[in-house]
Amino acid sequence: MLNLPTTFCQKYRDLLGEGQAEELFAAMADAPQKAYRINQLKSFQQVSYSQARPVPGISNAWYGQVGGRDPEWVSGTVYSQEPAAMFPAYSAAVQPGDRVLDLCAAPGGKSTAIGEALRGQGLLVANEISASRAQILRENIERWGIANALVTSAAPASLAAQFPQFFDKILVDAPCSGEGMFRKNPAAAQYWSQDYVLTCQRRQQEILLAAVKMLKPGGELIYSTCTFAPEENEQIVSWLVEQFDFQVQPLALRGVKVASGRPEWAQGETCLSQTIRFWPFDGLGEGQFVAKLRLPGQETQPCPSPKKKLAKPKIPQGGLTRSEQELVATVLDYFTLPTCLAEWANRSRVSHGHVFIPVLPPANLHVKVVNNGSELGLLKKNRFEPGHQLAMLLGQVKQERVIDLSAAAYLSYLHGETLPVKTALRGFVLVSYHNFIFSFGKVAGNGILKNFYPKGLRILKKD
Ligand SMILES: C[S@@+](CC[C@H](N)C(=O)[O-])C[C@H]1O[C@@H](n2cnc3c(N)ncnc32)[C@H](O)[C@@H]1O
Repeated sequence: MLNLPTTFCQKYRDLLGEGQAEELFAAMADAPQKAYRINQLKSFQQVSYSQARPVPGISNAWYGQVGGRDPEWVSGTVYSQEPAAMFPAYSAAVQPGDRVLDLCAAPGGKSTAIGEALRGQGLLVANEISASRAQILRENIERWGIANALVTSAAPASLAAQFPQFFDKILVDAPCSGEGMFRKNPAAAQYWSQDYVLTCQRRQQEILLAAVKMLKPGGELIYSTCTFAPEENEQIVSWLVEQFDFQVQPLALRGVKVASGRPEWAQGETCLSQTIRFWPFDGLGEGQFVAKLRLPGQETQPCPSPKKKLAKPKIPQGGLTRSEQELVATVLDYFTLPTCLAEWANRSRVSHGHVFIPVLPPANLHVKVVNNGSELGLLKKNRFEPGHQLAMLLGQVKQERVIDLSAAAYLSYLHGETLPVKTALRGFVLVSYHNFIFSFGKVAGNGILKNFYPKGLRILKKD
């Protein structure tokens, strides 16, 4: 049973009126809504979940529950996401070729949707200030098969120094007081206070000051929170409009029951009614606020393709030598390569043995980089060991060199065990369960499948 603080209840009685406030409290006591998205980068796969109830307004998303061990999840074919939380990335209307920043990105629900929409063209910078959460963000982006993301872990102000007026679109899915998530996480309600709401507001303004510096003239800012508090929603948008002349853009959501932002909860600007609010009593999902704002200035120019931008120097810095290329080819030549890996030999760089295809020139980056583009694997003495991101990228297309495991073998593999396998294949193979590719493995001469599922992702035996 959700135990809401008295001051919280009184605040929403004052704002919404007695009747609607009671509707809100009743809805907050209901079970949270669960949903999932299907990855269009891996769309040839058939998932096992029901597709009876689509999430309105979002293509490729359905209500339903996904398990953390399901091969659909482990292979990056589905992402479990609260339905209302799908709308900020959708509202960004990202096009292939855009340069997009997701400034507060972990665990990556919105970054995976943005990276998917880019279809390998343009750039996603996915940033997360917390180092540990940035690792989870990296894992999720990797699992989703996104080749053109730069994952960073920086404070927004440091990122702004690196990328002045750089992005066409910036999503700020701000840290907030989280009122809209109380029914998912009832314990959080106990820490609510009006002071905390105001602390969040100040932090949001700080983050947005940095975001504005990184937006190109004419660029778009998508601001979202999962709280009901006007101080963190309409009042923030009102401040952005006043400080920077932003124009609030209408959000056209077809077939979705959604409420408008409330001008009277800020300075009364009518444009605030073009922001949107998801209330749990409207039935779609949890609480969410979304605003889309355009910075004045020239329309954004289509960005130069990464290829043009990353003009190739005559002697590429950190490029692969002929013999290194040959070592990498001893693995890659056995697989069908998706478009994102085309011309890998010319585009790859090597740093401390790590072979990767950068999405931005590494030498120019002066922030903490967690992953730059696509990591292919590790050069060791006279051999190349393919990395997990490569397996996730190869999973975008049908592969022949795959070992499909039984249910028991799949679990053992997730635990990190080696397995005996009946196959004529030798050397590096992709490993799947129910045909969902989720790892590399290596078959030794004695028919033992060595485990290449990353240690950090393995499931402990007692779980
Ligand atoms: C609402 S969550 C982001 C959820 C994410 N967009 C998603 O869809 O998976 C907000 C994130 O902001 C981060 N954060 C906290 N304080 C911050 C700050 N001062 N500057 C930037 N990010 C911050 C948190 O660590 C958290 O990961």
